[in-house]
Amino acid sequence: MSSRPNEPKNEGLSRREFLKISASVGVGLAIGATGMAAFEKVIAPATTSAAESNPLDERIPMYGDHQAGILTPQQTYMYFASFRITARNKADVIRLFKDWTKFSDLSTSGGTMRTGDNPLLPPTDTGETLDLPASKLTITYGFGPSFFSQDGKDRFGIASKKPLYLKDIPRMPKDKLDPTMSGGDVCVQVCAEDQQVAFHAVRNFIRLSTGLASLNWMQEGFISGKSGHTPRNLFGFKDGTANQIHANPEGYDNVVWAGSDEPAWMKGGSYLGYRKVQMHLEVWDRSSLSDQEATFGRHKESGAAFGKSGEFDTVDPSQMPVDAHVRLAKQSKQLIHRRGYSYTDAVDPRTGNVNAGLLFIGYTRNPDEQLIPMLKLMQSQDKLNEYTSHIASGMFACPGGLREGQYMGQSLLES
Ligand SMILES: C=CC1=C(C)c2cc3[nH]c(cc4nc(cc5[nH]c(cc1n2)c(C)c5CCC(=O)O)C(CCC(=O)O)=C4C)c(C)c3C=C
Ligand SMILES: [Fe+2]
Repeated sequence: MSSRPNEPKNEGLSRREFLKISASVGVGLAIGATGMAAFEKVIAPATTSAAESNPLDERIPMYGDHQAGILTPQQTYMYFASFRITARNKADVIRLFKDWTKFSDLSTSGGTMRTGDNPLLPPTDTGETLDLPASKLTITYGFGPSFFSQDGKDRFGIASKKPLYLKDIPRMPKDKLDPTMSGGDVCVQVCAEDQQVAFHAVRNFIRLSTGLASLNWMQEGFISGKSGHTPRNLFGFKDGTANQIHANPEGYDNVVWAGSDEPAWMKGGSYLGYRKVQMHLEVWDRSSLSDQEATFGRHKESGAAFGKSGEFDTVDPSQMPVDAHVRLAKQSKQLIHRRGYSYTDAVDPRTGNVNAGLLFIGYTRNPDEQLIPMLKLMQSQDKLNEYTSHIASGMFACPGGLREGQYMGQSLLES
């Protein structure tokens, strides 16, 4: 199995190429049962000349052994959405996933649906990306435990295909979870270098789901930093450094990709563990630099582990306080492929504090071994708990990648 991330492409895209793409994915659906005109044609976005080459023109291929958006270097913006499937039968679920696939194929290629010729009908595409390039858009999806069975009922005849470790993350002692922002049947992680491109994708997923699924909740996140450098979280620390430990094909097989004992549709897939962690900025900002550094066991400016000088120097946990976040992660002897994003929400009118924090997203091959024991250890001992609260949670199984012509979820729904 190739474990290489889907590489970005940045060739210019002509209108003719778009029409070829639309033919290859069977674009041409007219009016869906929802009454929505869908994928008639596509319109190429404005392209730049080689002299004006722009990283926003880069496309991340949607097809491959693995879904894009897992090993893909993190884009600046993310939307993370959870859907409840309201369709009653498998045929309708398949229809939804086929529509989502066609849309994903077009939008990750930098195209849009035709806006529509009939002024008496709503335009087919919402239009806000008409002049925008692909912007490294990736759309990664996963299935929650309730997609397979709910209240003991095998909803779509796929309960026996549930992956080995898929279940809600068990409740942790310090959890303050909001059920309206947790879990769901299907999750979609949309990332792009342009926020409007990312939002356009989520918005059209919502639109295409009319009558078949409804949006449970949605979160938006961002990261910032020079390309190729580890971004800093809202506590000002480099966050994501340790991903480098497993950044090779063997590491990805050991840490990220599901094992061969899983149902066939999980080949090349992974488990996505999600935690919305509020970071109490006002408490943190009053703590000393040495307390802040002791919380992680790393230095703030350089990102180096205690006792070391470079960000990527090998960690020596014995140099860190026993309750340091990184020491506890090391104590669990597990690795997780993290792809977190910062978030900022509304101001709490009672305190005047901003609700801000981290949308923790961690990919693992076996959350029972990797994520859950680490979470338990951290919840009981982590100094970081003085400054954070876990307020939402979710676990989803992300299938392997698609071949051209396949639709999202096909290997599960037709196996
Ligand atoms: C159980 C999983 C984890 C949660 C939840 C989590 C929350 C969380 N983390 C930070 C900031 C940092 N985390 C760092 C390292 C790190 N964190 C986890 C796991 C969870 N973090 C792991 C597995 C690791 C790597 C440990 C290692 O092997 O070295 C770091 C250090 C730099 C880095 O490697 O990224 C920071 C900083 C916050 C702020 C947070 C919740 C708000
Ligand atoms: Fe962490």
